[in-house]
Amino acid sequence: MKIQSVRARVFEWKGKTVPPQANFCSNAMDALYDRGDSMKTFRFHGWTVVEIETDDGIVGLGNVALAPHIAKAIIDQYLAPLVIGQDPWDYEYLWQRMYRSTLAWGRKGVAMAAISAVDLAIWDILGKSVNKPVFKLLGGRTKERIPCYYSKLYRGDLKAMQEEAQTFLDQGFTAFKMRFGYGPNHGTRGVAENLKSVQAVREVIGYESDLMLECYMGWDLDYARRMLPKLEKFEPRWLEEPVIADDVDGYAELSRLSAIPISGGEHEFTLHGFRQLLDKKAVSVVQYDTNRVGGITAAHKINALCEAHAIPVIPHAGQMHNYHLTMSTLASPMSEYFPQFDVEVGNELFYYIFKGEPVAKDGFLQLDDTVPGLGLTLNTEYLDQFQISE
Ligand SMILES: O=C(O)[C@H](O)[C@H](O)[C@@H](O)CO
Ligand SMILES: [Mg+2]
Repeated sequence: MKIQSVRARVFEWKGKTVPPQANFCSNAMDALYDRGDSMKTFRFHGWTVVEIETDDGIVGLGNVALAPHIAKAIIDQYLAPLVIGQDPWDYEYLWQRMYRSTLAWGRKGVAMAAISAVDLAIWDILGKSVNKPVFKLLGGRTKERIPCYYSKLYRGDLKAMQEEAQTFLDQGFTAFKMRFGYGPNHGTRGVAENLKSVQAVREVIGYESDLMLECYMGWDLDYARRMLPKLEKFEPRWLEEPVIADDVDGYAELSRLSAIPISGGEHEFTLHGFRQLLDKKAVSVVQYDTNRVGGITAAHKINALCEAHAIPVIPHAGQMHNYHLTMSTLASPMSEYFPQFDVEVGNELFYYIFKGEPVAKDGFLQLDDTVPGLGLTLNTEYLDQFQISE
């Protein structure tokens, strides 16, 4: 079997979107005085879809959400020529070819995201060629069902957050991730607002449910040092991305400082990036995203590294490419899960582009042992609401 063609298209959502709200989610842009709509650069309303076809007609689907037009250019100009004519079963060699040939400017960020998309499509082909789901090629079914946590609860009106939490508590979720809206630039009022929102959600879900707290790189080491003691009474399962991804030493200090587990990884890339995080004991939960980190070839290695370090892997964002990694290792106890909503931040956009995503039931997800590959097809229902560029 040989790779015959690589097609990368950018799907840009032109349909209805939830309008931006102030203090929706603390983020790295909050540090700037002219931040404006600070979440703007963190809304993923475009997605690159990669279709790789083999000489015997198998088509593999990959995807990347970071900088979709740039990712497409990298795939078209640099990666496609490296894999066309090659055997997809040589996936490790092909990964090294893509990684090493772009090392001068790649290694992290959109280059690795582009490599991830090609790698996902390759693994989709592998599964389809032997009529097995990808998780069966990685270690098989390690769970009867995948526990998942409800992820949304962006900062807004507290009553609305409580109603949202109640709705999904009633649907059987026993773990919830919420977002802070405030950080170092919002002063003592922001601290009070942050604590009020955690209190409000805890009042609804109680203490028999897990609560995860998302900072999305919107705090800094000093602010996190001050917030951690105030958060301990809420018994969070983890505090996520309190500092920017490059502040690995900051992560490590916070991990030493507090009993609250510190999580991160959705903005880290390759096995090498995670080796550094784990060697420095920077995080207690690893959250790579398989469509960023280097694809399934890289994520599978990171799962093994995390198993060796006894650090749980709970990949970012849910989505099928991550569910296969969670299903295939005991090192990954659960998945993140965004239900399908109107398009807001963009994690939900995945449902509008692809079909095949499992819907959570009673806080669990299920994968089908009989569906080959990643289990995704293109969703044709919303095509008229996308501008698609070849
Ligand atoms: O952990 C997450 O789900 C991500 O950080 C979100 O995608 C981002 O939108 C911030 O909530
Ligand atoms: Mg996050």
